[in-house]
Amino acid sequence: MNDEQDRTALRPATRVATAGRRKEWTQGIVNPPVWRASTILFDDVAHLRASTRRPNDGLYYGRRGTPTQWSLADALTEMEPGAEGTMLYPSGVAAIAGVLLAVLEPGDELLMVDSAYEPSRAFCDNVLKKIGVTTIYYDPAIGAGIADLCTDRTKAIFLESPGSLTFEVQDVPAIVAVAKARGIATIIDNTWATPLLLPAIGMGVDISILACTKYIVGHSDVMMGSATANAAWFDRIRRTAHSLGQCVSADDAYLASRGLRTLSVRLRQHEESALKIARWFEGRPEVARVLHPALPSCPGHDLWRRDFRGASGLFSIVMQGGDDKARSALIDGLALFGIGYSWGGYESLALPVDPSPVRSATKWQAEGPAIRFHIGLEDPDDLIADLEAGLARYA
Ligand SMILES: Cc1ncc(COP(=O)(O)O)c(CNNC(=O)CNC(=O)c2ccccc2[N+](=O)[O-])c1O
Repeated sequence: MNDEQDRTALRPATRVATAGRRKEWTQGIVNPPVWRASTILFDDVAHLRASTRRPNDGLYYGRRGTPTQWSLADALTEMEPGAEGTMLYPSGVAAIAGVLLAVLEPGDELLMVDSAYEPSRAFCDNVLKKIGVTTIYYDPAIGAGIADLCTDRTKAIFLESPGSLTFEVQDVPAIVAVAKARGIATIIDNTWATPLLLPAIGMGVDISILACTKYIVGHSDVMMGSATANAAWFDRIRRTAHSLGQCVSADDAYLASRGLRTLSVRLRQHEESALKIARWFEGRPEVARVLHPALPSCPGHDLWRRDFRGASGLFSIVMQGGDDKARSALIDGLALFGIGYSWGGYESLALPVDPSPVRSATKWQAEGPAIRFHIGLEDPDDLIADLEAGLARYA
């Protein structure tokens, strides 16, 4: 395989299958080996000193990685055309925290989307506040109107599109344009779409965060996060990650690389099955609303059609009346849906969610309780039969 070819013209599925497999790291085998290390031995003192002067170039110390981690980081960078580099973290929340600590300083203001993942909000309220960073939450539908919230202290705008529990799609290009005109950094949590469905850096976002725990790993057996940044921000992200001692094990990096290779085909199946089930829910009288970006009824659907290359397998429904007891009866009796946190693996999941306590800038009103579904790789007709029985229990 010719390492030298120009890879920028390759399509996303080809990049995902081939990226990060440099011969210097694989030595000719298909997958980079698992290089486990803490101590790295040098030939002599001169070699040690030369490596210490250039710790980002080659083997140095376990915390700085080995070809196993470098291969994964290289592949994740390639997934975001226009990106400079990627840092790896032990979880998605660690990646979010590491990026925010890299970008923000005391006295700064952060604009954080109100539909963000709850632990992202918790970091702002519990940690950033303590170091003198002010977080202002904004309506996910704000678009270019975010300009009215920007002040001379605004340092960064954090996006998550679609939102974690309620799936509003944001106008990423409009917010990026406002930010760039003011020298404000943009950060996106791109876990739901991955760069395959939303090429965030190519759209002008400065830093793209993934909870690799989800679709990148794809098998519910590794916790990992990543932050991919453009040339303006990567060095700062890398320096802060090193200062925080952030690293991942070679074994987890290997499993994440292994997951990455099938991401394209898995996402297509998640999209197809989830859309079939979301449309089925739309026809059910027990369901008031289906919050799936690919459905015209979902807030921001037109933006999804304009900016996204598809949809993944996570969406929510709002029940028509009923209560938590009825919701639990629906969920508890499901045979093919696990009940658990996380998502993005091959298995289907159902999670009772209550968005209202996790909002501050916008009011969440609903006709009844909400359930977030992750649609896995099972046959969608089996899943629908299971859900049909579940709806019959919703009394
Ligand atoms: C969009 C997004 N971004 C980052 C992360 C964190 O990834 P990590 O789990 O690897 O740290 C995630 C993790 N997702 N996990 C879940 O959605 C499951 N629920 C939770 O983790 C959870 C935990 C405590 C409180 C609230 C929630 N929640 O989902 O809202 C994410 O969905």
